[in-house]
Amino acid sequence: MDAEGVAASPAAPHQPPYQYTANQGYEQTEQVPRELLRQQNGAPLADDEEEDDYLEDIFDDDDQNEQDEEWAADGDLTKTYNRQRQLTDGAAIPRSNQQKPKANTFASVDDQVSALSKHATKIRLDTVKQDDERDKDKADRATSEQVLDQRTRMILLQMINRGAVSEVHGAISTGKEANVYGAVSYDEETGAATQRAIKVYKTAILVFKDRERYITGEHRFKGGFDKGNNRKMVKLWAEKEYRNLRRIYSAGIPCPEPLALKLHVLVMGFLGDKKGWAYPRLRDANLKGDDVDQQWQSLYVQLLGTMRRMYQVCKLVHADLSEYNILYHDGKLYIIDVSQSVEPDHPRSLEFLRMDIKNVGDFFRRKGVDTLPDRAIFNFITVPEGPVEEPELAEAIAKLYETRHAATNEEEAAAEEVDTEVFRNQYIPQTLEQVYDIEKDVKKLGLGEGNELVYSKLLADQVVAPKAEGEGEDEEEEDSEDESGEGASLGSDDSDDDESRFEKGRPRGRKFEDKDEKKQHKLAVKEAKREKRKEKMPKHMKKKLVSSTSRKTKK
Ligand SMILES: Nc1ncnc2c1ncn2[C@@H]1O[C@H](COP(=O)(O)OP(=O)(O)OP(=O)(O)O)[C@@H](O)[C@H]1O
Ligand SMILES: [Mg+2]
Repeated sequence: MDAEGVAASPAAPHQPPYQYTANQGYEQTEQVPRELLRQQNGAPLADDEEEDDYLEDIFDDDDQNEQDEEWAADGDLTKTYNRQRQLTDGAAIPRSNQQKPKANTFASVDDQVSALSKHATKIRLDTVKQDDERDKDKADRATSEQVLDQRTRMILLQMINRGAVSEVHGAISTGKEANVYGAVSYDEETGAATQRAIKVYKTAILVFKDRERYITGEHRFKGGFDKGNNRKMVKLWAEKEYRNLRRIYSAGIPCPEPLALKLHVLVMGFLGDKKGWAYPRLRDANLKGDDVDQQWQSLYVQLLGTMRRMYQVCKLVHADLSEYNILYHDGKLYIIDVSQSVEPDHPRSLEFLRMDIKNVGDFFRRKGVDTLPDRAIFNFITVPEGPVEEPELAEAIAKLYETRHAATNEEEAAAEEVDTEVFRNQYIPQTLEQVYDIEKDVKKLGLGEGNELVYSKLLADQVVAPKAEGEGEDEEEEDSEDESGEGASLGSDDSDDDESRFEKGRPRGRKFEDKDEKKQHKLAVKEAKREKRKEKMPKHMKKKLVSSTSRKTKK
């Protein structure tokens, strides 16, 4: 159905069943459509099970290959999203029965439901695997919260039917966004049991409220995020986690193997022992031996290597990396929980990376590790040149330790702390448009102060010696460059040295002005530049800066 059709339907002038109040979030208003009520409470209403598509999409054609192809296509999530958008655009609240199922669909759903019922006993959520060290409350919560809604139950039955898993057991973890269940898969011939983990995203409306920042700017979610439809929304999160896991797994980074995906349910490899006990989170890792300090140190180095590998090879920033989303076993760190991970071209990826670096540093410092400054790690992760494999990664980090400006006295240690603080608050330009004063930055490069630029290691080449004055360029060339599009928009029209360029916000520049204004402005700037040229920048450096940052804008 097209958007117009939806708008013209009697369902169109529907009032949202939620009202937003500052500091209180969304509150439910009186009339909530039943299908939404049901999603909210998890359990379906008993009397209208056959009424709409509550179960129908579970039986949609969901060939995994088809799904994979969809992922492989450039549009990936965008495609999925747009399709969904077409169905829901124009209606204030997407109604789950917009698309009336064809008459025989009911029969087929019924048939399939009854066919699956033979597996019902294989979902046994009574067994709760919870590590003793984890808090007891959580284990109790696991028992009470693991009641599955009917849709999820159906999906699990379907997965059993298809052999993705043989049995589903108790919750390993219950959280606000997702529950993770243990499962077992028996080999048909040998009967050997393999543990699996199943992550089930929750469809409650409030939980995903703060997730938008990961979506805005993510090209895989182009067009945003349909907050009106929880089911579709969590489906996208599960898909994103599945997809990110695939990338990370195929890069050889320790993480759960992604195995199957259906709507909001993700089956993955189990990180734990044969008895079904999950590996502890890094936070709860209990290192043993008389070289515990050394072990923490090398885990730290291992994790920095993984972060670089994730950035350079998988093109991902975890964006929620901490001791809670890393599992530990036998000297190895396993990365989990990657649904919110973003690609480097996400407008806030570097900010998320900086946050990840801070979390990791804070944790290891608490463990007594001599950590590297955030800025050094940021550069280590983002610089394109350099190793992406072990043991070279660890060697590169060892070099960072050797060459780092050793904080030998208190004063230097304090200076390093200040620098870290500055770095944490520094504005990070993500694209060419966001580099407000390129000439000033180029000048810094020329003076050997390039390392002060937060993005210095994202440049194509690192610090380049400035050419002798006037070498290899002339004024004409520089003028003509001003006429051209991209270079021009970054010209020195903002030559004032104030701190405002570090403020977040809309980039300033000529592209926001109208044509006449622009011409006038250009003349004035040219005049001013004539003066400024007395301290001319070496052009090759300017070019380098432009090309390296623009690599990130055009992709
Ligand atoms: N593949 C796995 N093998 C073993 N345990 C796992 C696996 N995946 C997740 N877990 C366990 O489940 C917990 C929660 O998983 P995860 O971090 O992916 O969920 P989450 O999105 O953080 O959920 P929430 O935020 O709702 O708590 C982990 O801390 C870990 O203990
Ligand atoms: Mg987590």
